[in-house]
Amino acid sequence: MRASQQDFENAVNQVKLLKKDPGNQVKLQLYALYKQATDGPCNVSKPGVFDLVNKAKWEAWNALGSLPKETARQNYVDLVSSLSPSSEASNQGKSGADVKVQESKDIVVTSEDGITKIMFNRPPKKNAITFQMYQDIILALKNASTDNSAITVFTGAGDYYCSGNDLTNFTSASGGMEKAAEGGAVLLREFVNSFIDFPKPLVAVVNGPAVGISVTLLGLFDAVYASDKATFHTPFSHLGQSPEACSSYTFPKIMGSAKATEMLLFGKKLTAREACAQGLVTEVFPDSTFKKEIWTRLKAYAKLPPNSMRISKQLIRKNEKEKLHAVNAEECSTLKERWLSEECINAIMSFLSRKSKL
Ligand SMILES: CCCCCCCCCCC/C=C/C(=O)SCCNC(=O)CCNC(=O)[C@H](O)C(C)(C)COP(=O)(O)OP(=O)(O)OC[C@H]1O[C@@H](n2cnc3c(N)ncnc32)[C@H](O)[C@@H]1OP(=O)(O)O
Repeated sequence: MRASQQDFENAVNQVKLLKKDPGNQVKLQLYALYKQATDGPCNVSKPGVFDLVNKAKWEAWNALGSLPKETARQNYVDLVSSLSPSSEASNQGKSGADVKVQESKDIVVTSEDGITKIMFNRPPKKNAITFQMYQDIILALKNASTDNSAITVFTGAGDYYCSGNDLTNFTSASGGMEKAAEGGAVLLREFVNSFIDFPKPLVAVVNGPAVGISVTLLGLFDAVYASDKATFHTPFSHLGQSPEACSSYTFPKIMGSAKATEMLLFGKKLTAREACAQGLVTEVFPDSTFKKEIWTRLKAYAKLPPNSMRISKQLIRKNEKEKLHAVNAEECSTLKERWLSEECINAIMSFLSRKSKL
């Protein structure tokens, strides 16, 4: 039986009464179907790259193409009925079996054995982080914070952990440089906030070289395990930039200001063993046994009582949260200025024209 206009209106009201947040993907789908059912195919222009929320909504609506209004109405009603209290209850009981929990090309999210794994998956570009990947990671962390896993793990596919910010982000942003820098700072702040506020144990499995923001973020992780093939490099001065991800605060705290200066100002690259000696890395493993040893260990950790781990992490983080947010805000506003500087623009152009490499 086709859904009537009354069924549709009832479903719209039912959504407002849902007890449990259905998650961003479902909310986007509901938005898209609602717009398609009421206004027809997407007829507005695409929001700018930095207008994250409206861009995601536009993309969801636009993806429905020329789906007829009646079909959209029916699909909306079906989707809402699948979110009714009875199905909400049955979803809560789901175990964390091996499932892919987020569809996205360059960030793969899976959940297994109480561990949510977020993997940089762009080996041909050494896992450099694009605008889309920043957004996918924000979403992945939001989902992982409420899923039924005990710990969340970041790792990289291929030979690199991650080569940091994709330097073509500087040329792909739409609008003028100032607008792009403003948007970049907003995105970066939200991205780093999602690490500062992440409530469960956050672990990095550093399988290979790490560069830039993938290194600075480690100061916000609870444990960092590295292969002896990993290196840690923050070439900010070479790029005419400045530190981010709270590293201007966490690095001096972790390793003392003299060692932090060598990394953050002079761009000294550390081996895994050096990074371990300086407290940035928890433990180093021979590459030949790294994966086997680390996943066995993490599976055992994931069996520990999750609430206890969460509460302990929050006790450790609580006293610093405000400070970390303030540092993040200041670093982003400094970077916004740096991105417009001649030093930075020259360095990026030099990399992109293949005149320089780290
Ligand atoms: C105004 C706009 C604002 C933008 C806002 C952005 C939002 C937040 C920004 C947060 C701040 C973050 C800062 C950082 O992360 S700084 C660190 C940036 N990373 C780098 O500088 C690394 C650059 N890459 C290299 O030096 C080398 O590629 C590397 C040493 C990593 C590997 O060298 P190798 O010789 O082994 O391999 P290739 O160079 O041949 O690399 C293979 C291909 O991958 C591409 N690649 C690698 N890294 C990057 C990168 N970071 N960005 C873009 N592309 C990258 C490389 O170009 C090769 O591509 P091709 O095969 O097509 O040539």
